[in-house]
Amino acid sequence: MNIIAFPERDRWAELLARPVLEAKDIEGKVLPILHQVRTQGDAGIRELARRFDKTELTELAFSQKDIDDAAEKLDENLKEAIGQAYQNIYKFHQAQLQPAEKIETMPGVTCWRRSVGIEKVGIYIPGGSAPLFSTVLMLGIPAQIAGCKDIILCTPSDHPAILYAAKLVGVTKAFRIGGAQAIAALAYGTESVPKVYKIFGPGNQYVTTAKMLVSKEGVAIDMPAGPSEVAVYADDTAIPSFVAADLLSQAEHGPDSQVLLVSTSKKLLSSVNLTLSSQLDRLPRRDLAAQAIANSKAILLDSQEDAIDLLNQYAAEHLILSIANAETVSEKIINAGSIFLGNYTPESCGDYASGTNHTLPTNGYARAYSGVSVDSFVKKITVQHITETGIRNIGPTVEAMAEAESLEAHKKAVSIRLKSLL
Ligand SMILES: NC(=O)c1ccc[n+]([C@@H]2O[C@H](COP(=O)([O-])OP(=O)(O)OC[C@H]3O[C@@H](n4cnc5c(N)ncnc54)[C@H](O)[C@@H]3O)[C@@H](O)[C@H]2O)c1
Ligand SMILES: N[C@H](CO)Cc1c[nH]c[nH+]1
Ligand SMILES: [Zn+2]
Repeated sequence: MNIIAFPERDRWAELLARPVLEAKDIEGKVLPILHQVRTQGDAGIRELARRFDKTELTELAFSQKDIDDAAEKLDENLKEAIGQAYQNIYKFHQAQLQPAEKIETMPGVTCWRRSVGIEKVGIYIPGGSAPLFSTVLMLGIPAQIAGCKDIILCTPSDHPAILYAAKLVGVTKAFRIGGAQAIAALAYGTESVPKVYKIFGPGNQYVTTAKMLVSKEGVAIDMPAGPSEVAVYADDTAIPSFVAADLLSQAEHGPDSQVLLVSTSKKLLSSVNLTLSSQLDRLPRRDLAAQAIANSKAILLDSQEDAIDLLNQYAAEHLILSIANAETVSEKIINAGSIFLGNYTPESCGDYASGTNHTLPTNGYARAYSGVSVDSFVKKITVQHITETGIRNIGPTVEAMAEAESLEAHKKAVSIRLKSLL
């Protein structure tokens, strides 16, 4: 990795820019795909699958038999691992459910919020360069806990682990559709694919751009979750071979992934660089990881304060703190999707099985967005009940405010009740 030593603060923004593979007119490429699905439905999807996935789709939907037979195609060890991941993710997400608490704001005036699962949700499972069946758990489990009625899955992959996980999380219908055309199908609906109210899931630039575009047309989306990224902040207590392994774990997602290494120790950066090249050479996805590494940077800084400022400016999807006092330092991080503390907490554990969600905001969106959680799959409906005592208590306040806003009918809706109680 290219080591950049002590960059001036005014260079940070340029240094931290994410790589963009096909920035040139990505919207111009995605818009016709959305239009084709909207106007041609299933036939449009079939033509796009031929063009972009080199696949002839007779049936768009996986059959119940495809789903039921998936278990037989997986070895026991993998099914056990998926079962363990399911339990951990379920446990962590179930704890996010908050019971509705009734709050009496003044005597006789009670307000509360009720969580209701979004009825129809779409989950996109990436499958272009790797069948990410772990994403089925990350999206399906919170949807299941939230009580979503229809969970519609789209993926370009027919890997049995995707279908096996789909059954575990209670997916209602699964379709072999990938890319922007899958997002369009979920947003507009087709003869086969039901239209949903909210679309979830990570994906490549076509998928992420499609989500952003359909979100302007009345369908909600979780967040922009694009190419995976990790930042590692390491000091001399870190183990260079572990740090290199963590950087490569996200680099292997694809050439548009970015990994960033930050340290105040030149010795650490050089040691990581040494072990990185030898680990890289042994990876099956060497070419993909090598391209991501070429886009990535190792930054040498003067102080911990600079490191924290730079990491907060970068707002990494994943941030690994391989430093002394990692938990204390983590409290100063205000922008990150998910934080991993210490030498024995690789990001891979969060990607698969520790319990946290791996669908996280990339590209700096961690400044304003959180990762997926049960909350993402529910709406909160507020409810209130005012008694006769309550209206006597709150009525004059509302009358005064309505009158000051010149909204006589608002005032009257209260006055009429107050008079009835005289
Ligand atoms: N942020 C997160 O939480 C998170 C989680 C998991 C994965 N990811 C990211 O998801 C991404 C997965 O990408 P992927 O490509 O492997 O799978 P993908 O399923 O997102 O995309 C594959 C689809 O892209 C479409 N496509 C390919 N080339 C095209 C072209 N030239 N024009 C239009 N459409 C085209 C095809 O229809 C194909 O089915 C990776 O970048 C990975 O880093 C992110
Ligand atoms: N690192 C990805 C999230 O950015 C998630 C993932 C799935 N499989 C492996 N990794
Ligand atoms: Zn990953």
